Amino acid sequence: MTEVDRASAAEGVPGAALMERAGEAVAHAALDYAAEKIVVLAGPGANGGDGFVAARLLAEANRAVVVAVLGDRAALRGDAAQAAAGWAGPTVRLEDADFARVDLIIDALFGAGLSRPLSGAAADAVLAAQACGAPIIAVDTPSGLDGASGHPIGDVCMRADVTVTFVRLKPGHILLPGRLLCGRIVLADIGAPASAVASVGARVWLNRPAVWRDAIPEPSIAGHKYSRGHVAVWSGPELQTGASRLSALAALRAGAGAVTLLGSKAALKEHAAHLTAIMLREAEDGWRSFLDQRKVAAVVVGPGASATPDTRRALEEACAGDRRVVMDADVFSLFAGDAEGLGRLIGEGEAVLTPHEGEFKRVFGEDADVAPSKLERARAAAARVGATIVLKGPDTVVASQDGRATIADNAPPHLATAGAGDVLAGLIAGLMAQGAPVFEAASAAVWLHGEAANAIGRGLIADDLPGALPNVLQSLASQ
Ligand SMILES: NC(=O)C1=CN([C@@H]2O[C@H](COP(=O)(O)OP(=O)(O)OC[C@H]3O[C@@H](n4cnc5c(N)ncnc54)[C@H](O)[C@@H]3O)[C@@H](O)[C@H]2O)[C@@H](O)CC1
Ligand SMILES: Nc1ncnc2c1ncn2[C@@H]1O[C@H](COP(=O)(O)OP(=O)(O)O)[C@@H](O)[C@H]1O
Ligand SMILES: [K+]
Repeated sequence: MTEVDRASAAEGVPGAALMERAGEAVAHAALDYAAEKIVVLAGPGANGGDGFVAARLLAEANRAVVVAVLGDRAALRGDAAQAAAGWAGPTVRLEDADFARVDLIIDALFGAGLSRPLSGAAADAVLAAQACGAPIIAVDTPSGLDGASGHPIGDVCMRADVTVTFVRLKPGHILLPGRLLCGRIVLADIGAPASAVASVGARVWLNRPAVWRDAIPEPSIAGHKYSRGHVAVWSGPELQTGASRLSALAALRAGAGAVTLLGSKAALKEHAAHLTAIMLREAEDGWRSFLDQRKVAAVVVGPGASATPDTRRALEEACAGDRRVVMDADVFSLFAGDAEGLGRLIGEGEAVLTPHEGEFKRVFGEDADVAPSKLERARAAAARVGATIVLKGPDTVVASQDGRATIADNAPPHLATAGAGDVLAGLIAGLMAQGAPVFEAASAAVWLHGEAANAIGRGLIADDLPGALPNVLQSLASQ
């Protein structure tokens, strides 16, 4: 955002103009509340400046506004000093802020410039604001939240009802727990020129169809089933076949022209009792020749597979040809603590890894847990193994080894159900087999998976997900 600020100024939109519009957006959100008495908490930087602008506009709209300032008002610099100069109403020290009978609080303490944990008067004010029960509108980010990681920077952090942010969402608005601390998010256009925004070359996007839809191929009228892509799924052993079956069904629903499950005869008999459109093939002497001869474009290995030598061999065979490979579940047990080994196996091939947090730690180590954010952990892991990483959860991150990433916010909590991850692995393979580039295929699959869960609603079980895809795909096509 600092770069956007600079580029905007170079294009003739000065910081003061951006700040005026930012304050306007905050005041606009505040006017949604029937609030008479409003306290604006103003910090020492531009976030506080936005607060002073909002205070002026709200006073002009006949609200009773008090600005409570952290530190010395005379110490404000630049645009913030100018904004403060435009405020002629009541001002108190932050320590003296009175939260009794206040109807609304505007948190303009810290935004993008937060550099250390809240302490002293700032921390006390956040706790008192929180305790008084009035609704809270945060300017840019709830104070105390790191907008890059989505984690509070210390022990004290505001929890807002509404967060008004500017120009673009920041990762911390979408990643947890940040999303929960922001409340409803309002993204305001404050007049930064599109070229100024584009000039910073952001490589992280909220996961929406606009990011990937042009990369997902439409079936050709002149095509046939094999030109739509053939997916192979490595079956789990007897009495562990459900997970791979879910992957196979999802791959077919995603639009792969053909899907084959490969496994032992006993396992295939179980599949045969459930499946019709999906082909079954006994993997007697490995499956390399089948993959080569039948031009399999994408392979899923891991769901229900067990961490056995057979699964390792299947994975090696999958990686040996010019195929795209989705690795899930038990692959991460096979490579526990051995990210380098996994990276060597992937080599120059195209692979997608779909770990949840536990599996991620298993492969990439415990220290991958905290530092520095889910987004950066996924990006670092992607670069380390040379693959696309889908780090799952309520804020699934898809990270490519080239640094691009998407963050999803559309999955409902009831998607956290056994087998949902197996469906996702198959969806990714189904899209990749049709020729979608790996990063876009993985991002699209994550979004479609979330939308399918939304379409089903409560009571969802993983078996329902493949069947919900046609409606989701159809409405995407007609958007
Ligand atoms: N394009 C832009 O960049 C725009 C930015 N705007 C606002 O500018 C904000 C960023 O402004 P700044 O960079 O001035 O940063 P902030 O206003 O977030 O805070 C910076 C100041 O706080 C101090 N500080 C940091 N952590 C502290 C702590 N824990 N305790 C006490 N002091 C602490 C810093 O030393 C610095 O003086 C954004 O969040 C947004 O609200 C808007 O005015 C609109 C345009
Ligand atoms: N709280 C949550 N809200 C939304 N989606 C979630 C949540 N927790 C997990 N998920 C999603 O549910 C799926 C679970 O996958 P996974 O953990 O691999 O389970 P399984 O191995 O049983 O299939 C993933 O797509 C994940 O992103
Ligand atoms: K703030």
